[in-house]
Amino acid sequence: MNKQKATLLLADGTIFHGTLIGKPGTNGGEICFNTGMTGYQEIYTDPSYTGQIVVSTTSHIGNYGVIEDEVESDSPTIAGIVVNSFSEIHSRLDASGSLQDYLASHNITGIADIDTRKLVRHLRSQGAMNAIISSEYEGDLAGLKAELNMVPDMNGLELSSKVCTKEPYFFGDENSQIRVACLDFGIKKNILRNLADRGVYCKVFPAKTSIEELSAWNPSGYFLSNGPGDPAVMDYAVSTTKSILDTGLPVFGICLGHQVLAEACGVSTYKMHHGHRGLNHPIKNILTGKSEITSQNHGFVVKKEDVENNKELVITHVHLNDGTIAGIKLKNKPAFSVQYHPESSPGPHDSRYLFDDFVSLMTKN
Ligand SMILES: NC(=O)CC[C@H](N)C(=O)O
Repeated sequence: MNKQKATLLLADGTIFHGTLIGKPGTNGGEICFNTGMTGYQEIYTDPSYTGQIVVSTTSHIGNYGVIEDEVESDSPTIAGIVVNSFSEIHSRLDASGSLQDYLASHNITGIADIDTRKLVRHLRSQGAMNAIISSEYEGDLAGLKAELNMVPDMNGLELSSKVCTKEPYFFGDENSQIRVACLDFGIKKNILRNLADRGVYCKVFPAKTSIEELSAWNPSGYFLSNGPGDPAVMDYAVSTTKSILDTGLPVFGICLGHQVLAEACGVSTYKMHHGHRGLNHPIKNILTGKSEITSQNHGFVVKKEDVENNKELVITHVHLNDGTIAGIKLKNKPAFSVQYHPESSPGPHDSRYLFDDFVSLMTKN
């Protein structure tokens, strides 16, 4: 492994010096942190992190290598990674390779030997901001700053149409009676696995597919996927979702899909101070009174007052750390959504019942 130096520069001028990992180069994005202790490969391949530099608070990264199939998309689209201790060697019987080779072959630049505890405390107090990782600007701070200034702001950024599938594709058993049209805003594979495991045949459509094309497939229900970017600028998705709701068929939304469903009902979204990213976020299901430990990854959230004042919507789940809205459903339509990740991968399986709920809405229909 190379021992080249690398620099991490934050938009507020804070600098960290470390060691290059992955591919040599320069790359910027919004810096965010995930507190999960495991699952780095699933996190790095989650398309919702497109345009973001992911800091892991767990200190050992790379130690169990990578496995070809344990991915949430075909290729990582993250803007970089920041870790404390990067393992050059991996021990796991069925690993198909090292994380170093995986990152390098997918053009991901990262930085290791960073005091991630200090960095995360800084981000937690200062909030989300852009940053840049580089192995090329050693001693040229002005040059690096100029590169950082070119990184777009996550606020107002539309990314789903860039990461979604270009052509529709199928997932699951084609003989199944339950057919779900999935609107791909940056869908994680484990959502499709969870649907297929419950006997659902999925057709995954590009983010900008029209309602005519979606409904022509004659689905039993619609799924609105997770994905990167700012939901407030996804007018096309909000308008398609309004038409989807008009069909009266069951609808399930996860994360970005939840935000889009809320917007289709007139609720606005806003950017959080530093977001929720980790595997142990506590959620309360208001309808059952039970709590769930959940996997989360979001930087935007729906506005609480808008949901409370909305006559069409019921709050179904709340985040127990900060009281933000974590789930909603429509009063008069079989449509619901959650801000977190019932498919997890990585993370606990407490919320998998939501997929069962979606399937029973469709079988009832
Ligand atoms: N995982 C997601 O779907 C993320 C949704 C959205 N991009 C956010 O950050 O809030």
